[in-house]
Amino acid sequence: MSREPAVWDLLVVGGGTAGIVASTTAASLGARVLLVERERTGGECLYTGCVPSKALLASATAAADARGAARLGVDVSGVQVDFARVMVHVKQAISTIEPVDSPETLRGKGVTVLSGDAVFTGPDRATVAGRQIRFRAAVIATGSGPRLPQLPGLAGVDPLTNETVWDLDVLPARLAVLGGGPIGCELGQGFARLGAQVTVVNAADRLLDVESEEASALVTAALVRDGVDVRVGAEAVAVTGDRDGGELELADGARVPFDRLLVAVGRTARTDGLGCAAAGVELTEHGDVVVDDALRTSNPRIWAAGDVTGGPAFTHVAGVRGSLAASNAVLGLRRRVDPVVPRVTYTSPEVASVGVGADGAGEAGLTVRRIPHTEIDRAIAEDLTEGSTTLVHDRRGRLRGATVIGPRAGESLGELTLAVRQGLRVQDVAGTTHPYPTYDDAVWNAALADVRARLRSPAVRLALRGVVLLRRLSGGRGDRPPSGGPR
Ligand SMILES: Cc1cc2nc3c(=O)[nH]c(=O)nc-3n(C[C@H](O)[C@H](O)[C@H](O)COP(=O)(O)OP(=O)(O)OC[C@H]3O[C@@H](n4cnc5c(N)ncnc54)[C@H](O)[C@@H]3O)c2cc1C
Ligand SMILES: NC(=O)c1ccc[n+]([C@@H]2O[C@H](COP(=O)([O-])OP(=O)(O)OC[C@H]3O[C@@H](n4cnc5c(N)ncnc54)[C@H](O)[C@@H]3O)[C@@H](O)[C@H]2O)c1
Repeated sequence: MSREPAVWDLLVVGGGTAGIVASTTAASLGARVLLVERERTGGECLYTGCVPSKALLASATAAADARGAARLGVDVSGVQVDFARVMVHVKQAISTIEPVDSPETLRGKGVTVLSGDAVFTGPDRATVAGRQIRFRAAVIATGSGPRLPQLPGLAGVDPLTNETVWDLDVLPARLAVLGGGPIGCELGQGFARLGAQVTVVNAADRLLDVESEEASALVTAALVRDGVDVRVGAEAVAVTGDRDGGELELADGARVPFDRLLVAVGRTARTDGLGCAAAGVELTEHGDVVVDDALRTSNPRIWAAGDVTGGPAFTHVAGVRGSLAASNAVLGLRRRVDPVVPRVTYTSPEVASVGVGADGAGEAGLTVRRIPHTEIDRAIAEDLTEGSTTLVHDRRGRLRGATVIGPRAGESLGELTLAVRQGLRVQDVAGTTHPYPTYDDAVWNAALADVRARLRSPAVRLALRGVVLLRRLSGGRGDRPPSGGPR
C-alpha cells in the first residue's frame, strides 16, 4: 500500500455486495477508498447464499422436470442424481462469477483492498491487523451470519448452516431443516428433489409466513408433493445425537430423526468485536446497526448498509443501499432509501412480491385483482397452471402492490416494481401491449380485467351508451378521414 493517504475519504468495512458497491461507487466519485475484508471479497451472496443456492436449485429442478416429463408425453426413465457432480456445478457457478468481485477487479476500479479484520478504535479511526486507519467517513457493511437457536444438544450434532452446507460431498439420506423461511423452503425443496428425505420444522404456523396465505399454501403443497414432511407450528425443544445423526425433539413429543440437520431460523448481524461502542455507533438489542432513512448511524461520520442494518436481507437491497450510503457519505447528501423492495423466493412455484400484499388489502380500502394461472395460455400449454397473479391498487388505480406465484414468477417482478415505484396506474399496464404467450400475460390480463370491471360500472356504461347513441344520431359526422399512414 504505497502512497497511502494519512486519512482515507472513505473506509468500507466488509467486502460483500453492500461493501463492494459502496467502494466502487465512492471510487467512481473520486474518493480515496479503503475496503477491508476479513475473508474473501464477494461475501455471502457469491459463496454461501444466492449463487450456490440457485445453482443447487437448477440441478434440483432439472431432476424434478425429468421425473415429471411424462405429463407432457415424454418418458424419462431412471433419473439419477449424482450429488458430487451437482456440487461441482455449484462450485463452477461460483468460480465463474467470482472474478467480478475479486480484489484485482476492485483495484482496477480505484479501490484499495486490505485483507484483515477491521475494529473501530474511535469515532474516526480503526485498526486492521495492527495497522492504524483514519477516515473522514466510513460505511459498515459487515453483513449477517446464521442465527443458531439456544437448543440443548444442538452443537453436538454439528449442525449445517448456509455457510457449511456447500461443503457436503455426499447427499444426506435424511435431512432435517429447522426453519421454514426462504432458506428452509428453497433448500428443503432442493435437497428433496435431489433425493434426500427432508423434514422441514417451522415454528410459525405456516411456511414463508411473510408471504400471502395463498403463496404459503401453494409452496407447502409443492414441498409435500416433492416428498417433504412439513411440520408447522412446531417448536424444537432439544436435539440428541452426534455428527453422524440424531433426532430433533419437538414440544408435542414428536421426534424427527436425521442424518444431518440444517439450521435456517434467521440471521444475526456481524457486529461482535467490531468496536461499535468505541466508534459511537448505536446497535439494537439484537446487534443490528441502527441507521436513519439516509443510512447514517448515530456517529455522523459513519453510515451502514446491507444485512448488518437488519433491514430487508436481499442482495439487490445491499447493493442499492451500499451505493446510497457511499454517495451520501462522500458527497454529504441526505438521499433516502427507496422503500419499494421486491423479493422473490425461488421455490417451485416461485413467489415474487412487491409492495402491499393481497391479504388484508380489501379491508384497507384497496382493490385486489387476482388472475389464476388456469386462465393463462402459456401455463396451460406447459401444464403448470398452479399459481396466480394479484394486483393491488388504490381508488385512483395506482398500483400499490403485486404478488406473482408460479414458474419464473421473479421475471415478471421488474415491471411491477417499476409500476409500484412510479405510481403507475393499472390502466397504464392494461394499455401496454404484452407479448403472447408469456406468464406475464397474467399481469396484463389482471390489469385488463380491472379496466373492464370499471367499464361495467353503471355510470361508465351510461356515459358510453350516450356517446354511441350520439354518434348513431349524427351518422358518424365529424370522424377524421384515415390519414393513410402512421401519425
Ligand atoms: C442461502 C441463502 C440464499 C440467499 N438467496 C438470496 C437470493 O436469491 N436473492 C437475494 O437477493 N438475496 C439472497 N440471500 C441474501 C443475500 O445473500 C444477502 O442479503 C446479501 O449477501 C448481504 O450482503 P451484505 O454485503 O450485507 O453482507 P455479506 O455478503 O455477508 O458481506 C459482509 C462481508 O463483511 C465481512 N466482514 C464482516 N465483519 C468484518 C470485519 N470486522 N472486518 C472485515 N470484514 C468483515 C465478511 O467476511 C463478509 O464478506 C440469500 C442468503 C442466503 C443465506
Ligand atoms: N430468495 C431470496 O431472496 C432469499 C433466499 C434465502 C434467504 N434470503 C434472506 O435471508 C433471510 C434469512 O432467511 P431464513 O430463512 O434463515 O430466515 P427467516 O427469518 O426469513 O425465516 C426463519 C423461519 O424460521 C422459523 N423459526 C425461527 N426460530 C425457529 C426455531 N427455533 N425452530 C423452528 N423454526 C424457527 C421462523 O418461524 C421463520 O419461519 C431471509 O429473510 C431473506 O431476507 C433471501
